[in-house]
Amino acid sequence: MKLKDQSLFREAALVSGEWVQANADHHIAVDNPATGEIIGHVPKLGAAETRAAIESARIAQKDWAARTAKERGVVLRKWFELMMENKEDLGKILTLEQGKPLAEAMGEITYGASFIEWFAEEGRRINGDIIPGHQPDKRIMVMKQPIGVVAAITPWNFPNAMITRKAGPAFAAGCAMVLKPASQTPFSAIAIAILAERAGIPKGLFSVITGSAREIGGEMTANPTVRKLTFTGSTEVGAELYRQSAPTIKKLGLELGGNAPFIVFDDADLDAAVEGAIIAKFRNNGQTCVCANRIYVQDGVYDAFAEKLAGAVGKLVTGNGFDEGVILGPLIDRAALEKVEEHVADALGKGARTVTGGKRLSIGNTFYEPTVLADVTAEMAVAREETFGPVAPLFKFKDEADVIRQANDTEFGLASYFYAKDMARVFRVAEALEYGMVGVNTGLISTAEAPFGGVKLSGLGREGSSYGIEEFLELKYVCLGGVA
Ligand SMILES: NC(=O)C1=CN([C@@H]2O[C@H](COP(=O)(O)OP(=O)(O)OC[C@H]3O[C@@H](n4cnc5c(N)ncnc54)[C@H](OP(=O)(O)O)[C@@H]3O)[C@@H](O)[C@H]2O)C=CC1
Ligand SMILES: O=C(O)[C@H](O)CS(=O)(=O)O
Repeated sequence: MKLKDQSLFREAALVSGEWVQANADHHIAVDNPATGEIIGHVPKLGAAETRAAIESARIAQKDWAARTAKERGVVLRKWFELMMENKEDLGKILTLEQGKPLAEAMGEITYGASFIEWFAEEGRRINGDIIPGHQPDKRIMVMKQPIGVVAAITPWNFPNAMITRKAGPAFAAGCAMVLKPASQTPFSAIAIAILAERAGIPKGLFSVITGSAREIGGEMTANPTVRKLTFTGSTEVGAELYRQSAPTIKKLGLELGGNAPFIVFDDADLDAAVEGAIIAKFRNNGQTCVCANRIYVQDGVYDAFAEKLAGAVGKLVTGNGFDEGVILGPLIDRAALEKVEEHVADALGKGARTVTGGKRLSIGNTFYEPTVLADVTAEMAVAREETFGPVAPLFKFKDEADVIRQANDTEFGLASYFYAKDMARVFRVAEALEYGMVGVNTGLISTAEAPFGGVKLSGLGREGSSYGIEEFLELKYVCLGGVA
């Protein structure tokens, strides 16, 4: 792959400020999901390297926290600028290892960099409180201090933005970070670590450890120096990390699975709803935790919406992310494709019908047609499990009470969406949906300015917005006596 700056593609991990190269007998191969070809190798590291990185982070964090918020902000701003200057190279690396079309990958770089831009400034707004004393000579102070060493574990579906959404607030707050990126997409993490060094992030403050998830995660969760673990990925792994972190009582940030409802009421603007459904369902080829996993359409507009949606879906071109005009790339691997096939077969076997798509594509081992299924019911797997692929299942509903019941009938609670015009209905439905996030007349809600996160099995805490930096701070109450 041709880059303007070839040094951004590095087959090495960053441990305690030193680059550890991959070697032939102890490495992990990384492939291009579109072609299956091996694009490079990263070192297969484990507990020992993680322990060393945590110790270096502990040391480096003291000086970093002693800098002013503005001094930290200047370094973060430089990091943001370097990401944007190298957007094309970072996008190419991302498409090569994750598969999303280059334009979408470059969009992720801009989205990811926006968290560094946002938190470069937020560090200067970490204010405390002075509270009137409870006795004449007492004064009560509340100060906020960085939590210290943070461990982060991130997924393959947004190999840039899921890292910066954690690193931005962590570094702005004065913390250090030891990161384990997904083994399928490590090169995006390595590239932004190279830029972090160039921006002036001090040695040892930021490590990127590639290798055995269980070993690295085991050290991160057991090591008492790690005071916060922030994880984005599946609910199953999130729950395991929660269990592993209990003995050392760490602060946790968990951004987990979803099962988003997308509701179209009969007073919706159908063309706008179709546009929103395309974004909410097919962004990243359906491989996002906030994707519309269930599409509920009111009886009166069901057939019209299904026809419009199928028409729009039929125009989506699937292929290699580097090819001109491609809108949907491959799924991340063969297992992901097989899960999509299982969900479609289960639905069809239980009475659903295919409106468009419904088959794997012969252009490679991980490509599936963008698909719309109709007559879908709650008994089907797509109603209860996250498909994580390009399948839009259409459910019918009678009225508001019916669809609220159906939409809330899941143990997940991350994102939800609905299209309606009546303002009273907008308030009633937004308040009734049991989710951390609600998109009203829009299918795209993710932005650095807003608090991203879920409830129930979708996780703990929020990322982004002014709320996002609180996750990396500890409150300290100081009681001043003798102030006579
Ligand atoms: N709420 C959100 O914002 C998001 C949620 N998700 C959810 O994650 C799932 C898909 O993403 P996926 O990456 O497959 O999720 P996984 O949970 O399998 O992996 C996420 C990360 O966790 C690591 N990991 C896996 N097992 C362990 C372990 N035992 N100890 C420590 N680390 C571990 C993985 O490492 P390795 O790669 O080496 O296996 C990877 O870095 C979906 O359910 C999706 O909804 C995904 C993205 C965002
Ligand atoms: O990993 C994900 O799915 C992201 O959290 C979704 S988003 O923030 O890029 O919308």
